[in-house]
Amino acid sequence: MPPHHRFPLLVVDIGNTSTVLGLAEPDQGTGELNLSHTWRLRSNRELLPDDLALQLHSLLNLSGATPPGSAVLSSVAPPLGQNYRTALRQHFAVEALEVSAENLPDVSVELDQPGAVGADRLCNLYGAGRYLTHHEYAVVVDFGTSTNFDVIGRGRRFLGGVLATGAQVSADALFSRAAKLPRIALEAPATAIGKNTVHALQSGLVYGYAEMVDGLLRRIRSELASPAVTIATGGFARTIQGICREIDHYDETLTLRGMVELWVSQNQASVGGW
Ligand SMILES: Nc1ncnc2c1ncn2[C@@H]1O[C@H](COP(=O)(O)OP(=O)(O)O)[C@@H](O)[C@H]1O
Ligand SMILES: CC(C)(COP(=O)(O)O)[C@@H](O)C(=O)NCCC(=O)O
Ligand SMILES: [K+]
Repeated sequence: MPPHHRFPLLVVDIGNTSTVLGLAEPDQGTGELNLSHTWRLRSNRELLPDDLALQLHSLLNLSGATPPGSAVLSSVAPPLGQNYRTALRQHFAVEALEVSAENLPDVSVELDQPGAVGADRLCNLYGAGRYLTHHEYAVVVDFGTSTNFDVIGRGRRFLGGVLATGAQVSADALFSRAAKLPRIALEAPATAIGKNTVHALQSGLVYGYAEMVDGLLRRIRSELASPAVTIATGGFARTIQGICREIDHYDETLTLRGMVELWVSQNQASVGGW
């Protein structure tokens, strides 16, 4: 297949709350693959392959984008991964690369059960690559339904991490158990000492959450042999990253760019050809 038929590259990160999609194309000058479009959809596990194909078709049309020539799929919300795979095959004639530990020979997953690691965490491993120039270790904090801490070692080593209850899930759990508490927006109040119910709740949920994140990052850092760089990503990261003291960078598209890097790493043989 002539190289140009493989672009654009579609990357699809299917989480438990959102499905984030990106389209990447080679830069005219450098040949580097850059994201030209990104979209965020609700992950709806009821959707069938034809539904997903329609959604994707509409998104591409709305944005005036070229249909994909290749694709990478990462899913932690079955059966959406399988259904996207079928949609891409049947409607776009694309055979997607599925992210899993066994599909990535260049990654060393240093866990008790390497196959059990979430695909999104492997994408973050690739996304962390560019932060590892001056550090041996990186910690990606991915604020999704769950808040994942992915500890990455230079040389594509997945060293382990932490899975913490997500901020929205914590908030929902509290509201469902406490009859008099109002539902609130997860925003930082002006001060930690709240003068009303809403601000007091926001303080607990947002500042409390930030302290949990900072505390875990300090613990993780203390267990590593040399300093680690830390990067925040995921839906809730925008709100919380500025409040956390232990977070060095905020990178909204780290997971998607990781998926692009992953695709490149699995297609090394043809690098330079596109
Ligand atoms: N665009 C957004 N801006 C701010 N918060 C968001 C946004 N999208 C999702 N969130 C919040 O982020 C969390 C879920 O993140 P998301 O990346 O959608 O999860 P997942 O990776 O599990 O699909 C929830 O707390 C949600 O309220
Ligand atoms: C921890 C997760 C639920 C996070 O999913 P998300 O919050 O992004 O929807 C997902 O990465 C997962 O199902 N992981 C499998 C267990 C593991 O990584 O150890
Ligand atoms: K995610």
